Amino acid sequence: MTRRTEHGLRGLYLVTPDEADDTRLVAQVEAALRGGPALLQYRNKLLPAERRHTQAAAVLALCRAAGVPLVVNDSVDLALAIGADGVHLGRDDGDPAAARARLGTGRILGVSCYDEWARAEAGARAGADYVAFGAMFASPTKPAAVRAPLELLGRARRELGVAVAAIGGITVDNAPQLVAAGADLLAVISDVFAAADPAARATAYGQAFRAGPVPAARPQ
Ligand SMILES: Cc1ncc(COP(=O)(O)OP(=O)(O)O)c(N)n1
Ligand SMILES: Cc1nc(C(=O)O)sc1CCOP(=O)(O)O
Ligand SMILES: [Mg+2]
Repeated sequence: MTRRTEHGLRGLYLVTPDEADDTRLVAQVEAALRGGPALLQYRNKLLPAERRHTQAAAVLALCRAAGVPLVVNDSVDLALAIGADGVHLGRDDGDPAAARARLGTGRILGVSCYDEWARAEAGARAGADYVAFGAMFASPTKPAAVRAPLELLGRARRELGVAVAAIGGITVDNAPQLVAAGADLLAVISDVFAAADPAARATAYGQAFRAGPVPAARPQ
């Protein structure tokens, strides 16, 4: 299997909260970007498409200024319309292979796998750059999310030629065990965006990656 490593997908993966106020969203993202994430996802499950377009374009400008790639949740159309760097798709968000065909090879494609190994294999085959497992812990954002076993992270790292993301209830305190188990990306909403100082909180995740094991050789 060809390994897709060109995006350097390792580190904190910030995911935006459901914020309806554009000014507040910009301030929150601007602050969190100062913490040096590897990647940022624009996600809003409440606003209509037109408002999401406006917010995503504003977040893209911030990401460009910070040199951080932007992934758009759920919608290839929106990602392409604003010129984002990629898209994240879950089970209700369309076919990953069709998304890859539309995105071309240069953009990032991420796929939700929940606690399902078969989804990760299929996602990697369809051309995903990363597969995401979760929820790893109880999530304040998605309290009803299925819980994924830690072991999936290591198995994906050993057997798939793509980056491995973990999501759901991640905090600075539990981050090191996820990195040790095999996560390349830690996708976080609440722990950073609900923090009193989002920049400091985001910065603190760097330690989990510095302390983690040197990435093992993976299949090419
Ligand atoms: C990195 C990452 N992993 C998982 C998800 C969840 O995607 P999905 O299951 O489609 O749920 P929604 O986010 O659309 O509510 C994600 N967004 N990002
Ligand atoms: C968007 C999302 N997807 C999940 C999954 O398990 O697939 S958990 C989740 C929410 C993550 O937010 P928080 O960092 O606040 O727990
Ligand atoms: Mg989705």
